[in-house]
Amino acid sequence: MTLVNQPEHGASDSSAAESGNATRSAAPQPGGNAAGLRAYVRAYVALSKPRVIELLLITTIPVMFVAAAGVPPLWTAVATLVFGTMSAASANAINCYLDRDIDQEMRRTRRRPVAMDQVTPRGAMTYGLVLAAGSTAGFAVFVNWLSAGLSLFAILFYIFGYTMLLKRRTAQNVVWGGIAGCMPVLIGWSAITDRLDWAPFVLFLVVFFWTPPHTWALAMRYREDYAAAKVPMLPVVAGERRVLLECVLYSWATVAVSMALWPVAGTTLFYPVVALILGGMLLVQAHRLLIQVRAGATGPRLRTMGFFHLSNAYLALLFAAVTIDPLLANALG
Ligand code: HEM
Ligand SMILES: CC(C)=CCC/C(C)=C/CC/C(C)=C/COP(=O)(O)OP(=O)(O)O
Repeated sequence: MTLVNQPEHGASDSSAAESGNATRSAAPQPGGNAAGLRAYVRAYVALSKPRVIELLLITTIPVMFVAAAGVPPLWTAVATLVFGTMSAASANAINCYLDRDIDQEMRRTRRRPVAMDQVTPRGAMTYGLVLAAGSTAGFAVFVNWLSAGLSLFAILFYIFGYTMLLKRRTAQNVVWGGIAGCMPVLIGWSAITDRLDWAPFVLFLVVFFWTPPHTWALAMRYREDYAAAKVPMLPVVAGERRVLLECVLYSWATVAVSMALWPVAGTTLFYPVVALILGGMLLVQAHRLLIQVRAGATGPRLRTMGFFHLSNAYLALLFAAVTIDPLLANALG
């Protein structure tokens, strides 16, 4: 069974391959020379979309601290991160298999391992299925059945709900497809407590409302690509004013829900103060873009990629505050 095609050029860098800057890799069949093996591994790392997994894990770790009201049990935390990484990598690999046709049509994705023939479709699917089975079994055996079920649901929802059903059919694709990306929060909580409570659902809703502005800011930058690939992202089917107005509304919802964690989880004042500051920065930038577009700015003059990166930083720092708060509470007694 061929998993990797004989390539023509030098080894690719995993982050470059993921970001679309790679050249064809020199990945021979497994068991080839060391350089070829390295390129082979890099191709599969790129297939996993590691930069995306980073922030998915960053939203998983804090809820384990809140659930444990301090430092979570090390073994459970490590097992959750390992199997959570496998779970997200599985979803991303199968997404690359299913999207290999449109990935070839978009500048941003056309040099992804499957789109570039570095990894065969069968290799990507096999990799994804093995990781899906391994992560589900790993959660079940080493953590608990609830986290195993939630992890499997996240994979299945992202593959069937978002990638196969919603992505190519509706401009609401990322609104509802985003549910998959909210699941790491519930997985982290259930890994520690073996149950679900209101606190993780508050953070689930933070990620839910955060996702549309995150993806639409990027989609505004790559609007022509999505149009060429016939993916009806909102910036393809609606004007910039409508998109940025929705980004502002979803950002307000994100900030409002983020404040609910304070009473629901009984945090210290540290968390709401940080959430308010971060939320203010996110809203100022969202409103600034809306004001610019209403003043006639359009296309590259709109710094939507700046908002995209700010949205990632917002989520990472907000969840860092979620992690620190219970440690502060314990330290302050
Ligand atoms: C349906 C939901 C989502 C969609 C459609 C989406 C869309 C995207 C897209 C298209 C990219 C660019 C990928 C690339 O070019 O390699 C991206 C990057 C990224 N996404 Fe999302 N995303 C979603 C949810 C999430 C969630 C829930 C998180 C984390 C909690 C997240 C974190 C990231 C990160 C960290 C990156 C990489 C940013 C970078 O390269 O600097 N995404 N997202
Ligand atoms: C725990 C677990 C299984 C989580 C699954 C959720 C998950 C992998 C979310 C990733 C979100 C994401 C990058 C979506 C982009 O898909 P896309 O196809 O629109 O992006 P693309 O155009 O860059 O391929």
